[in-house]
Amino acid sequence: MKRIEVVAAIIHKGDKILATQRGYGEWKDFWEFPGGKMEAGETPEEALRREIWEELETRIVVERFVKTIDWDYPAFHLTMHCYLCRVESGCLKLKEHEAARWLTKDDLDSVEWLPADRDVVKEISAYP
Ligand SMILES: Nc1nc2c([nH]c(=O)n2[C@@H]2O[C@H](COP(=O)(O)OP(=O)(O)OP(=O)(O)O)[C@@H](O)[C@H]2O)c(=O)[nH]1
Repeated sequence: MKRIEVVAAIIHKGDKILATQRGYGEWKDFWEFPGGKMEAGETPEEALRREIWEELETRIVVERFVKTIDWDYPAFHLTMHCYLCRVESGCLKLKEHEAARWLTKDDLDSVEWLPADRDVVKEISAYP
C-alpha cells in the first residue's frame, strides 16, 4: 500500500486550538490540523514551518512533539506526526482551506474531524 508521511500543527492560543476545514479533494469539508506531506531532507519542524507558511502565511514556533498517528485510509497508509505549536507572526490567511475555527476543549467535538485525527482530538480534550 502507498504510504505518506505528514506533519500536523496543533496550534494553540490561550485555551483554544486551531481547526481548519479542507477545501478540496476526497475529504473536502472535513476538519484537520493544518500541515501536509514532508519533503525529502526536511526535518518535521522544517516541514511544519513550510506548510504553515504555504497554507496560512503564518510563522509558527514548534513547541513540542505530541504524538504520531498511523491510519489506514482505503488508498494509502498515513503516518502523521503531530506537534504543539503557537503563532510567531502572521494572521492565518486561508490560502487553501475553506474555513478555520479556534475551538476550546469543550468545542472540539463540534466539527467533523478526519478519521485519522479523532484519537488525538480525544486526547487533547482530556488534557487538564
Ligand atoms: N494536514 C493534515 N492532513 C491530514 C490530517 N489528517 C489526515 O488524515 N490527513 C491526511 O493527510 C494527507 C495530508 O497531506 P496534504 O495536506 O499534503 O494532502 P493533499 O491531499 O492536500 O495533497 P497535495 O497537497 O499533494 O494535493 C491528506 O491525505 C489528508 O487527508 C490532518 O490533521 N492534517
